[in-house]
Amino acid sequence: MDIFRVLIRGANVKKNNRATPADFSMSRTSEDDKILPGSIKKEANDQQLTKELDFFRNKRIVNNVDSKTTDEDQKDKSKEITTDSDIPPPKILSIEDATKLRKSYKGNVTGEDIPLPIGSFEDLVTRFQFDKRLLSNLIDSHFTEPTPVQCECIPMALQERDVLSCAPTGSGKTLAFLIPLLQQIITSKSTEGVKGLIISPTKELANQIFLECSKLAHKIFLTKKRPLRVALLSKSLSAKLRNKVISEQKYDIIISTPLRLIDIVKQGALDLSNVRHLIFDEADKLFDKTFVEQTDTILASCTDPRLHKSMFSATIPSNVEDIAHSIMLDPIRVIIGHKEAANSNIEQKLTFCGNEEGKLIAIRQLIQEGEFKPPVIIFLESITRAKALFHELLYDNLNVDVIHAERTQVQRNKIIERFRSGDLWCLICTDVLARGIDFKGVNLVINYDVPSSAQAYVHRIGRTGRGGREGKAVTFYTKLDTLAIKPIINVMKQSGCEVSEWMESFSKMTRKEKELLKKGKAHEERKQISTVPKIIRKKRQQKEQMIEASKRRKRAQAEE
Ligand SMILES: Nc1ncnc2c1ncn2[C@@H]1O[C@H](COP(=O)(O)OP(=O)(O)OP(=O)(O)O)[C@@H](O)[C@H]1O
Repeated sequence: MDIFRVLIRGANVKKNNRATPADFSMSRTSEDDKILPGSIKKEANDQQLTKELDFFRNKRIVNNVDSKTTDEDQKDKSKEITTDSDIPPPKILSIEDATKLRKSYKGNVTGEDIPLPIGSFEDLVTRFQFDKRLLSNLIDSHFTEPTPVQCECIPMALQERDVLSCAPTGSGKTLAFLIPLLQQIITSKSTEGVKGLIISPTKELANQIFLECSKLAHKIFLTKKRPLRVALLSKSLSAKLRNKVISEQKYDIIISTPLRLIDIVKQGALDLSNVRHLIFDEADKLFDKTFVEQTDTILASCTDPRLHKSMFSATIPSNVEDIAHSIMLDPIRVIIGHKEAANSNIEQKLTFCGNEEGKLIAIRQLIQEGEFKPPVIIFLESITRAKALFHELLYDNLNVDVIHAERTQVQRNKIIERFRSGDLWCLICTDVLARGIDFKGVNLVINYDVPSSAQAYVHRIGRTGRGGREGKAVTFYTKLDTLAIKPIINVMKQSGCEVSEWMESFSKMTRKEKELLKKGKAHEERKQISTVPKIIRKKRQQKEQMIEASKRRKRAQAEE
């Protein structure tokens, strides 16, 4: 057992008491836990949750014991907005009000002619003649109060301003761009053609945005017979557009990954010349070297001179800011909290594992000590390693599955569904799920392999601690990772974690080290994942191949 402790001995960091960017969320220090007994703890916690600190303003929903009352409240609120006289006056009326609000959530907003933020969703009705059906849909979905990024970005987009926005993971950026987009489509004079385009780097995220957007657009009609239509550019929709089975004129908003969109545009099956609102979610990813050419092509295809652009992410490095300024017109820059910091609802921990074997032992240790509380997500750096860990944990009888680029879309969707429903407890994945995906109750994120950059780290661990909840993130590292963990320690510092003296001095990087990291040369190749001797691994492999072959034979027989 001692060897376990030596191998997983780590730098357990606690949040300090300093006010941190996202401390407006429902955070609680572990010191409170140690001193206070259960009921007092909750009470103290509730009191601590002042309105300013309640990031999602959801205290009354989450803490309301009688959920029936909450539902009735929602219905009442929805009923309330049937007449104009029911709408209260705007909460934010002056620059002074705005400054006070911004201070409460550490918002830094720069640019020319910045609109006042909203203080509530009802403010939108008085200030922007906001559509009441849309407001009802929001309230029906239990979105009663805007989050900081929504307070700032919704009025900006409604005033047709280009926006560059950086706010913590899980802080509601999706609604910050969906709400104004839907309102603009409703009020736009043209009823034909794609007017809104949302680009996401992954299919899973595009699908999630589509579902959220469809929920908000529910039962909204642009004319008596014409509903507001939203589409996810899937493989089958692309085929239908190509074969003219469906007219492209049918849709108001399209959500897509870059390649699929470019493909269909190049074939002349989708015209983007009517697009007035172009949104890049996970903008820094879409403007990095893997996507930038595709993103450029999309920009060139949206030819309306009145095109209005928005970029959103939890991390916006300075090179992306430069690009943003070069393609946007008088953009407003909105930073909530500290740029590049992780969500402060997440307790972050580094665990030294010595070597590869030590990482497997560390996982088993987390299980033994009851720290491995499902739902858990484990990130690895490659498909091969994700598969290998999957097999290891499967043999440990863990309720686990794996998602990576080699799995089919149907398999990926099914696994995500099972994970969301609680049927699956532990999800192993590569960075394909690191960004944007909103699994509400994830308790623990494990970085089995140190992420390749500070940004990747922020997004990976951001799969927990979402929507005002708390979460934990553990990052395993070995002797190989001494360089790769330096940016991670810096993120921990930025996020308000207490960092020990050795970590502080260790995290300083020379210019050469920075260059190595930039080139993706943070460490040598890792050893294979397995504690099992080679001969047994081979036998397992043979057994798996035999089972696969038998399944294939049965399928073939069934088809005959
Ligand atoms: N105003 C609101 N009130 C309550 N919940 C909200 C509100 N806005 C968003 N949420 C919820 O918060 C969660 C996180 O939102 P979202 O996925 O938009 O985060 P994000 O900022 O885009 O995160 P990421 O950077 O990881 O993509 C979602 O479950 C969403 O439904």
